Amino acid sequence: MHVLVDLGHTRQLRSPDHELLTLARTLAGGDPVTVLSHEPQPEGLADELAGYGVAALLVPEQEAADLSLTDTALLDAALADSGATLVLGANDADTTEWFARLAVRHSAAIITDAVGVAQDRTVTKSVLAGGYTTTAEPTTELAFVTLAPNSVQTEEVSGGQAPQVKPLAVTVSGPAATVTGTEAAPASSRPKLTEAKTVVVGGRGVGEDFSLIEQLADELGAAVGASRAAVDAGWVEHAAQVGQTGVTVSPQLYLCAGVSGAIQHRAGMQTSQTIVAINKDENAQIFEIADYGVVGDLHKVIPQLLETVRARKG
Ligand SMILES: Cc1cc2nc3c(=O)[nH]c(=O)nc-3n(C[C@H](O)[C@H](O)[C@H](O)COP(=O)(O)OP(=O)(O)OC[C@H]3O[C@@H](n4cnc5c(N)ncnc54)[C@H](O)[C@@H]3O)c2cc1C
Repeated sequence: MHVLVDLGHTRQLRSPDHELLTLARTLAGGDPVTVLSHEPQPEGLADELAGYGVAALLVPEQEAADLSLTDTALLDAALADSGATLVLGANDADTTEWFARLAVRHSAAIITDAVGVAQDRTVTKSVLAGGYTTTAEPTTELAFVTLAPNSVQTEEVSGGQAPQVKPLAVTVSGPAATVTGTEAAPASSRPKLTEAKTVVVGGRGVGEDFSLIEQLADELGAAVGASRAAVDAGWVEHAAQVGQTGVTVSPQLYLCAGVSGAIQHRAGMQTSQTIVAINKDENAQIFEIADYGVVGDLHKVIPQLLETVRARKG
């Protein structure tokens, strides 16, 4: 099977990219894997791809001075160039939009938020707020699949050849808009909430001061999340909300404190691999799905946890 991996605007491989490449290599079964970068000069990326069985790294021939070169046009050109039948990408808003547009254009199947893809292109995904796991098989020759973070066990790659970098010439119809200025979003040293391997979440029980949650997250190299009650109270920004009307996370470790475990919250976290809950109410719903539970006041439990983590780290 010929697989095309769309890495979007990645300049340096991140954890979700390694997952996509590991999956692509497995599915390709020795056939060439093609990778598309939307960055014209992704320095060092070709070397990072060595070992993943990537035959070619496609890049735009030049940076567009305006918005005429759309990400969709670029991906369409990469599709034509590679002849891929399966296109894999990250399950983020941008990639999902590009894939959806091209799926319509090519009358192809699209499955988003997958947690696994088998050799016969059967895709596994969790639906209805994590209540069911389903499998779906594309019936079209071409299929687009976005992969949820933390779905694939990445493999260390060593050796192997860096792929050939191939500039893609894309014909565009003229500027749809012109960029008049750009401003980088403020960078955070914490991992991205949806991609983090460890997430520390605080609920209403934490109170206005979220510093304990933040300290614990920083000690564990984790992202900070929150329940809607904490977000609605204005203690945490909305981007941190986990749940039905927030983001869905599926980390290796989900640690929450002062969260009751309402169904709408669980919808966004119940596929986490290991769930640890701290709550002073032993009947809190969160304990129904927790792998480990601590019944106690979080303002006493978290400082002890911090002390232990710091002592272990030396
Ligand atoms: C349409 C809709 C969409 C929604 N979407 C979301 C969503 O996306 N995400 C979401 O989270 N919610 C969502 N909600 C809200 C949801 O129903 C709950 O109200 C919310 O999740 C409760 O947040 P909480 O667990 O922080 O607060 P609470 O339910 O008030 O729970 C607080 C918990 O903290 C414990 N506690 C208190 N003090 C301490 C202490 N000192 N130490 C330890 N434990 C303590 C309490 O025992 C309690 O269990 C949605 C609701 C609706 C109707």
